[in-house]
Amino acid sequence: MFVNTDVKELYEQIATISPNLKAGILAEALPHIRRLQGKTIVVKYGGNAMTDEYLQQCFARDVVLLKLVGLQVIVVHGGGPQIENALSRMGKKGEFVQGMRVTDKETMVVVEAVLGGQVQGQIVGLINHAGGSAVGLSGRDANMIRVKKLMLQDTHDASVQHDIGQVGDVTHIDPSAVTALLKGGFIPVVSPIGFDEHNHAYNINADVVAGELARVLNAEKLVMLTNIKGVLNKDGELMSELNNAQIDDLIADGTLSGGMLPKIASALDAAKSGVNAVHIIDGRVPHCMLLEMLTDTGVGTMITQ
Ligand SMILES: Nc1ncnc2c1ncn2[C@@H]1O[C@H](COP(=O)(O)OP(=O)(O)O)[C@@H](O)[C@H]1O
Ligand SMILES: CC(=O)N[C@@H](CCC(=O)OP(=O)(O)O)C(=O)O
Repeated sequence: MFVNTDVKELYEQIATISPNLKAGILAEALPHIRRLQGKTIVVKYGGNAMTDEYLQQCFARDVVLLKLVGLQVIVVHGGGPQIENALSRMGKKGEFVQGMRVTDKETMVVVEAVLGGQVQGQIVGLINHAGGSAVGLSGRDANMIRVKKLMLQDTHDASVQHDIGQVGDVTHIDPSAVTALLKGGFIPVVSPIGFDEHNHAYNINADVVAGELARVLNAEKLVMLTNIKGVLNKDGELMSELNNAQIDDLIADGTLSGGMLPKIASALDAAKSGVNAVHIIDGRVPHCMLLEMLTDTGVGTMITQ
């Protein structure tokens, strides 16, 4: 499998493939396109997967291609490392509990500016430059994502709860803005920001928003792009498939930690609520989404209930 350092090599190799072989590879996509045409696909684009400029362009081209062959693509983006950079310029360092950022008032201002401004704008621009028609929105738009303040239950002692500030626990998603955009032929790009009954903004983990959106939209697929091959076991080996019981074991023995915790929990919730296929894939692989959706090659980890 190629990672970003091998992009040049990848294209050198493509240039040497015979035209017949290229046509054969394209033809392999037909049954996948037929199966997925018209279906709703939620793509979680993790902040760690968007740090390389060339890979960003591959991502944007994949999104546009999938849209053009008839898939209803929605992008939910993260931006953890980008928020971290902005905080460090202010002399602040992020703190996380169970993969969730502790978000004080000052941090929330940064989160809203980085996610809803910088990162969303960049992704919308990339997709549109690649020939798509993307529209950015956050949970505030059309009252899409309602939250209450999240209180995190301690992993060892259920009676202890952690207050991690302005982090939202999703209570309701109204997908009508997203579905209206899809009907109009647009590609919605969603920032993970919600608001509560007092109109206060909250930071939400992007994996959680992607999972919830996939659930309410009855999506066919949820694909999460990250910066690792997939879920790894204790020996560092890729687990190509994972179910509920295995996930419980991996959490209990500490194999899953940090950002993988909300990712797995959201992936499992989505699988349990009827999303047919939930995949965690390596966003460092050029055109990983085409590989996952339009070829016979299985990549990353598939989560089943
Ligand atoms: N068992 C595991 N398998 C794979 N990754 C893991 C595991 N446990 C923890 N992680 C960490 O989770 C990270 C992915 O989550 P995160 O940093 O939040 O990425 P993203 O920005 O894509 O949401 C990986 O880079 C890895 O460091
Ligand atoms: C509450 C919480 O943790 N929010 C995340 C939102 C961004 C995110 O999820 O970004 P990635 O997908 O790149 O990790 C944060 O502040 O980092």
